[in-house]
Amino acid sequence: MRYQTPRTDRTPSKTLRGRLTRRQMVSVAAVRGVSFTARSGEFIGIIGRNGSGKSTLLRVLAGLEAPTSGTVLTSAKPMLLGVSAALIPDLTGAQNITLGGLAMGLSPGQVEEMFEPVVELSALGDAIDLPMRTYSSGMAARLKFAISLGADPSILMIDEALSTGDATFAERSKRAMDDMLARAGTVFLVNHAAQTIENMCSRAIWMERGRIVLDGDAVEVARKYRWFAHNLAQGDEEKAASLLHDAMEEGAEERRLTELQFEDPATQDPPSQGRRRWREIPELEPDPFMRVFARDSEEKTFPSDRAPR
Ligand SMILES: Nc1ncnc2c1ncn2[C@@H]1O[C@H](COP(=O)(O)OP(=O)(O)OP(=O)(O)O)[C@@H](O)[C@H]1O
Repeated sequence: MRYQTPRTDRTPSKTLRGRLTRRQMVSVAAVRGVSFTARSGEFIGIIGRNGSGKSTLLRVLAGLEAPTSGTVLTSAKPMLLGVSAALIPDLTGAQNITLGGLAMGLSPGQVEEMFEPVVELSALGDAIDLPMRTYSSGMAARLKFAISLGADPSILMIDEALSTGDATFAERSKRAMDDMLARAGTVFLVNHAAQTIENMCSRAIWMERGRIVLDGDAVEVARKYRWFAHNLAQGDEEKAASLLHDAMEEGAEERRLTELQFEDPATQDPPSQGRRRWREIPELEPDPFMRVFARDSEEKTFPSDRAPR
């Protein structure tokens, strides 16, 4: 994903006019070379430093921005938690639930059905009948989160919203998302706190400068990212750079191994000895296992069959 953005030149110029007119368009590669498959039931955390491309990736996945190149294929319309655009500060929380539901494309009947569960999940109590402009950022985030889940999306994307909720809300939201995952949904969560990713997600993607560094088990990836971020925060840039380098190499190797499983034979390099061995497997008949099971069940005699009657 590339953005074209104006940039001013700060090199000294004699006149103000000269400084103002010395603007040029630059291209920012926000996300590049990113490729992965998300499966149903996965809770995927996206971590990385500021500006590493996390939010851009979510926006592209959600279809809010068209990628400059590449394709996003989804089995359902992803819902990016951020119905805020549709919510109105002067309306009460309750009125905004209706508005948000309709903005997400639900019918009036569906909005009515989701109303009580959303009020309950938001846990706003009496504040649900107060104008939203009186809410703290955490309260507003809770309402937005509850409205998004109320629409029962099969792909939900959350950009930081959970970090503003308190501990009780974190617990409730975790339960609500677990329910969603149990119904074969997929959740993406962008969060700076590697610990949150570690606690909540099953898989984590670590991004740096628009690229994927590591993609794998949430605990493993989040811990590696934390160690990298810790060294960076301590000012040990050399160590952080070498950790990043190691992680990138590990990630590249993982991707190479995954590609070996899926790659198109027509576009492959000549096979090495090891890989050729896999190619030499003859074409199997359809459903060979079914035949084995069928034979088994024909021949099988159970002890009770042999027992005298
Ligand atoms: N609309 C835009 N126009 C130009 N550049 C942009 C735009 N949006 C994002 N960028 C750039 O793309 C890069 C990735 O930004 P993005 O917001 O995706 O990062 P992020 O990882 O979500 O950051 P943060 O953790 O700070 O939220 C940054 O260099 C940013 O400056």
